[in-house]
Amino acid sequence: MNLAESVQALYAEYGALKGVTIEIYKQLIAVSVKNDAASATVFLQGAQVAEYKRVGEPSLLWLSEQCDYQRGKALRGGIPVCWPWFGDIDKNPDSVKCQVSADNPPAHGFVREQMWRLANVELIDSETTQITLELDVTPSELWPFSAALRLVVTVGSSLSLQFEVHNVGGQPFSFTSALHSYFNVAEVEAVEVLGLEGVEYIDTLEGWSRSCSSDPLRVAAEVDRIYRNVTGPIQINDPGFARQIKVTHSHAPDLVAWNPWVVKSIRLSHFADQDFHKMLCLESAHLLDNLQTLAPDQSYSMGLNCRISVT
Ligand SMILES: O=P(O)(O)OC[C@H]1O[C@@H](O)[C@H](O)[C@@H](O)[C@@H]1O
Repeated sequence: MNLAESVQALYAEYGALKGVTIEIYKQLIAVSVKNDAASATVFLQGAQVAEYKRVGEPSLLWLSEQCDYQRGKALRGGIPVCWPWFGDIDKNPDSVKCQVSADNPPAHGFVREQMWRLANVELIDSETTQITLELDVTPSELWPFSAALRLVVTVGSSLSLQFEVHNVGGQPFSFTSALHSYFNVAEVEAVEVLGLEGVEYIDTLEGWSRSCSSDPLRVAAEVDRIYRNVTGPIQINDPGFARQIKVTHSHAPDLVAWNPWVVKSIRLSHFADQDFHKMLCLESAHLLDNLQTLAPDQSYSMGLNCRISVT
């Protein structure tokens, strides 16, 4: 099926639902939903949520204006799904690393670049729409196992994502994952993140050394940290947008905080030199010794919820 035929098939299935549109962005297909509380756009490639916006408010998520919407390339922004490893494969636990034999495997796994299937769109009520995407992972030179992945995105007065992994093969496998949220902020220098005070983190910019701070997280230089075993919700205070974003996680004990700042911004793909002022990644994850191992027929599910309050 070519792009136009795929869109036609999706329209035949979901086009009659109120507020649902299927759109083509260059080489990619996205489903957009709009209800009485919010609107959102999710790309089939990577099951990548690209936008969530409550009526009359700025976007929750940052999305690069330099996205080129090409097959096989994750969009810079929104919420990419990183699986079955996070970041550089070599920084993953041995039991995750030893499963991957390909030379130069992509950063953050391979499912953010694959075409997922739109499995369902459901209008739950006038303020809530649920979008379900699925991907069947089959053995390949990148990863020799079979898994069924599902991402359920609930668009309402808050945004929720539930990511499920089911081992449908005959062998156990291990993985790390992240829902790599790029938050849209008015001016990152003015933002503070509460909920990470006193939580030990690994500073990947300081030789992966361990550190801890009793202050809220503020960004005034490049930040690339893995906060370990975060127990409560976090809160992003954004005075420029006069709002707070409360992010709650389930089965995602680690939190990656990332802002590329000046120098890294220049070499990042699909990222303007000044974009670092407008975004802050706070990524819900299970990494390092929080990896998961699934025996045949076992499942794992992790999730996040983002709720905005306006001051
Ligand atoms: O450019 P990518 O592969 O999307 O990765 C972006 C960033 O993702 C973050 O999760 C990492 O902590 C950073 O080190 C990395 O630069």
